Parts: sequence; structure tokens; C-alpha cells
Amino acid sequence: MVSNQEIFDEIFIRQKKQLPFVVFRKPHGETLHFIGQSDNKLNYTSSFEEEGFVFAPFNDLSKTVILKPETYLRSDYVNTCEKEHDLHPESDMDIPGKEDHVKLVTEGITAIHKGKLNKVVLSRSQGVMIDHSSYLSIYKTLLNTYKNAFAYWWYHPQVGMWMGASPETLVLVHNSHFQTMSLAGTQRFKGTLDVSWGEKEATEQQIVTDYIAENLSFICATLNVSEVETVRAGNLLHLKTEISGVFKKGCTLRNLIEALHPTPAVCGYPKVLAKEFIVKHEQYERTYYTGFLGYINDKKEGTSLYVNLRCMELNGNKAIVYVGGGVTKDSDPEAEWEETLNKSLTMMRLLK
Ligand SMILES: C=C(O[C@@H]1C=C(C(=O)O)C=C[C@H]1O)C(=O)O
Repeated sequence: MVSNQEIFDEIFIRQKKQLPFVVFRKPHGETLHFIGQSDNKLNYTSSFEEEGFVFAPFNDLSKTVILKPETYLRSDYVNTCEKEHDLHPESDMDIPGKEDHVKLVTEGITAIHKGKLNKVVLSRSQGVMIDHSSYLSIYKTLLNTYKNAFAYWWYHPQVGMWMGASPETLVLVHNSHFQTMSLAGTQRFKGTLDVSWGEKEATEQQIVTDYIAENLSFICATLNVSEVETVRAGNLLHLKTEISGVFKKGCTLRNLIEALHPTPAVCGYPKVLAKEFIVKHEQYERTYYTGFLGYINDKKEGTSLYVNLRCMELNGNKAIVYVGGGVTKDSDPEAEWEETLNKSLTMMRLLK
């Protein structure tokens, strides 16, 4: 174990030398992990058989970057953040892009009514100017604000820099046991978990659960599906179902990832149609937003992968925040816009 400061010093050095690194804390975790590569090589994995930290895009598994754990440091996380952040800021921001997003959602609803699409997750990006020298302080605030998220900061000089606080597990694997979740449906957190949900949210979350259960049934020996519960992620609430089981002999991590990613929580259903719609209609490239990331094939801890949500890309004095939401036949375009504003606050409030 090293101190938090030693990890922060490593980050400073790697940034200066433009060497790849990732620092992360798992949901509810007390350990800060640091992984650094000694050269700036861009390594991809397609087998998912090596050990290391993977960073996968939304739309092309072959572009999954793996950081080799040439340096692996662990530290007990100590809160070093100077200021506590307000968890309920008013969404008083004058954010451009409303017209475009409402149009995109309207097109999505029309496509659902017309054809075979059931659900499509539509997203947008939002740029904001920040101070380049404040990255570390932003990450410290992120760690302190989102204790139950996967809280990460990732960098590769040939790919870029990302930071995020993901509420969503793609899959945890230990020996032949796995655990995943269906997370969808969103409303603002107003002080209680005891809330009611509309039919639109119940349906969009059920689509995710059914897809996961169906796709995993081919590669699983046993499968358990929990009751739906309401969970909090920062200033938001979601519906969540936990799905766990044991996979069949011979099933690989790659088989599991292919069965899951991208789930209808971030893409839609049916998957191929939803992906086509997204690629054709969204105004920008998602790249690594709604991809997944995490450590694979650790000898003791196995594999822990999370969906890349509530995240941003950092480039000099600019941060690009990525946000989206599930669209179904019952969606209201204005409400979908509001939902992306609420989701954007997860990162935006760190940048004030
Ligand atoms: C797509 C995002 O979130 C996903 C979509 C949700 C929804 O549509 O309600 C909820 C949780 C996530 O699975 C995002 O945060 O950008």
C-alpha cells in the first residue's frame, strides 16, 4: 500500500511524460488503484484473455484498449477534497442543443411507431470550458461526491483523457460466477427512495432485464433474477434488477461480453436496429461513451467491468460531457431533454 499522495504524484508525472495511466475506485470501495504503463504503446485486446485494464468503445470491440499493469499501486482512499459539493444544484444552465435533441428524440419515437424498433437510447455531447490545471482537484471532488460509483480517471496519449462516475456494472466475474445488472428508468432524487415509477420507465427497464436474461440463458448453467428496486446515483434515481449466475464450462469472458454489450440500457432493442439508428441519427461519434471499462483477469479479484456513463472527455481547457436516455413509444421529447440535463449535472457540478 502507498499513500494517496504517492498516487497523485504518479498521475502528475505520467501526464507530464504523456504515459498511459488509469486511477480508479470501485463502487463502495476503500482502495484507490493506480495502473501505469511504462511506454506509450497503444495495445488492443480482442481475446480478453490477458490481464490488464480495458477501455472499450460503444461500437467496435476490436478497438478495446488494454493498459498493461507494469506499475500497479494501491492505497487506502482518504478524502482529500477541500470543498463538499452541493448535491442538489438547480438546473439553471443555459445549455445549447435543445432543439437538436428534441428533434432526434422525435425521430426515434417516429421510428418506434413505424417499425420493429422497441427502444433506442439517444444521446448528445455538451462542451464546457474548464481550467486545465484543475484536473486533479476535479477528480478528488468526483471521488468524494460519488462513493457508490465506479470513479475513474483514464489517459492514453493516443486516445485521450476520460473521467467518470459510473453507476452501472456491465459484469463482475469470479471463477465461473458472474453478476450483472439491468439499470434503466430515471427520475430526480428528491430526498427519498420511496417513489413511484411510470409505465414508460417500468417498460424500458424490463426490456433491459429480458434482453440480459435471454442472452445469458445460452451460456449459463444457472441464472438468478432479483426483484426490481430503486437505487440512487448522485442526484438521480434508477430502477435496478440484479442478475447473477454460473456460466457453462468453456464459456469465455469474451462470450460473456458479447452476450451483454451493448445492452438496451445504452443502445436499445432489438440491438442491431437500435445501433443502426444511433449511428445514423446521432449528431456526433460516441467513441468511448457507453462503452465499458475495468480490470480483467486479476488473479485474486477476477474481472470487474462497468459501463462508461456519467463521464466526460478532457482535452486541454475543454471538457465534453456525454449524456443520453432511453426512448420508447411513450417518450416525451421535452422530458427526454430534461433527463439529459439532469444526467449532465453528475459531471457538470464537479466543474463549477
Ligand atoms: C445513457 C445513460 O444512462 C443509461 C440510461 C438510463 C435511462 O434511460 O433511464 C438510465 C441509466 C443508464 O443505463 C447516460 O447516463 O448517459
